Amino acid sequence: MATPTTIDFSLYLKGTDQGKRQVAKAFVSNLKRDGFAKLQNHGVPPEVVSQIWDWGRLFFNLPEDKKKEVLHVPGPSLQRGWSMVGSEITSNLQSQEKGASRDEDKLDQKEHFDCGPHDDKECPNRWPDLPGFRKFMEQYYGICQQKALEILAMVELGLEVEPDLLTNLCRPATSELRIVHYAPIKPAASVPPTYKRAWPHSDLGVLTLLFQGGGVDGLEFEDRSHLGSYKSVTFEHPDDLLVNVSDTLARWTNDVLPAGVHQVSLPTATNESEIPERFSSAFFLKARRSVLTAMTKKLGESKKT
Ligand SMILES: O=C(O)CCC(=O)C(=O)O
Ligand SMILES: [Fe+2]
Repeated sequence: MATPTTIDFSLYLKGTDQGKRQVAKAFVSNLKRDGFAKLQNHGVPPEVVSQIWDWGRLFFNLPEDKKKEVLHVPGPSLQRGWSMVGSEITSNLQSQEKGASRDEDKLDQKEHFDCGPHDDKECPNRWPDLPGFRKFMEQYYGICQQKALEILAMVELGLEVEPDLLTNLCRPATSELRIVHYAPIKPAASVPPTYKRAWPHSDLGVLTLLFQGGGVDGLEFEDRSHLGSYKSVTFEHPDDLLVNVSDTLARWTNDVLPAGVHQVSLPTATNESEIPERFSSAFFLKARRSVLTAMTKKLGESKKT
């Protein structure tokens, strides 16, 4: 059985009021259990999904000095442009939460490109010299923002809170869009058994929408009934959309919806000579910058002591 559970989003989009409610309840109950659920028939056109990987390949294959022209320097400012391997130490997010010390050895093996809304004056985007890339990313960002709000509206229905309670906190858009690349590794045998492409973490933001490129798996989510153990994310269709609860939504709901902890291990189908490269695309739906990420009164009261 594919994990986490897959839900047909078209049944929600086209459903009667009762049909919508049923799908929303099922979606929310999966988020409550796993922090994750997958959506098929989500309405992001397949040609858009396949173009992500074409553009990702073009960008990450640029010579390093070209990528450095849009280098994001690690620090407190929002991520814009290219982050090289080792820039984001996700293991620190977990260790800080659990009160453990930083572990500088646990570097994520990913490079990524990040952008925010096209009109962000506070933190402007940085575009490489790659004709067509900006246009595609701005269009893709718009599609993801709209899709993420539709999904959040389904969460509102599944939680039985008033419509727009949460979606209104995410307007106007301040979300972040990322394409991730993990380089191939040769020889495969050189990799130590403890190696991870990305260390366990939950995401910042409200919800994360994730596509996986080219069928190269490795993404795993924490089994909440056996904390510390992980299950593979398996996709029935290459374009299925993985959704996870991120830190802000967990906080707003007082952990009724728990943030989905995940990591990226090596892919299962690894031959002796090479571990294939991996691409993914993550859209981090964010709350408007002026919104407090404390519990929302309606939701925080509803559960969990
Ligand atoms: O590559 C993946 O599938 C996951 C990426 C991820 O978790 C992140 O960038 O936050
Ligand atoms: Fe993540």
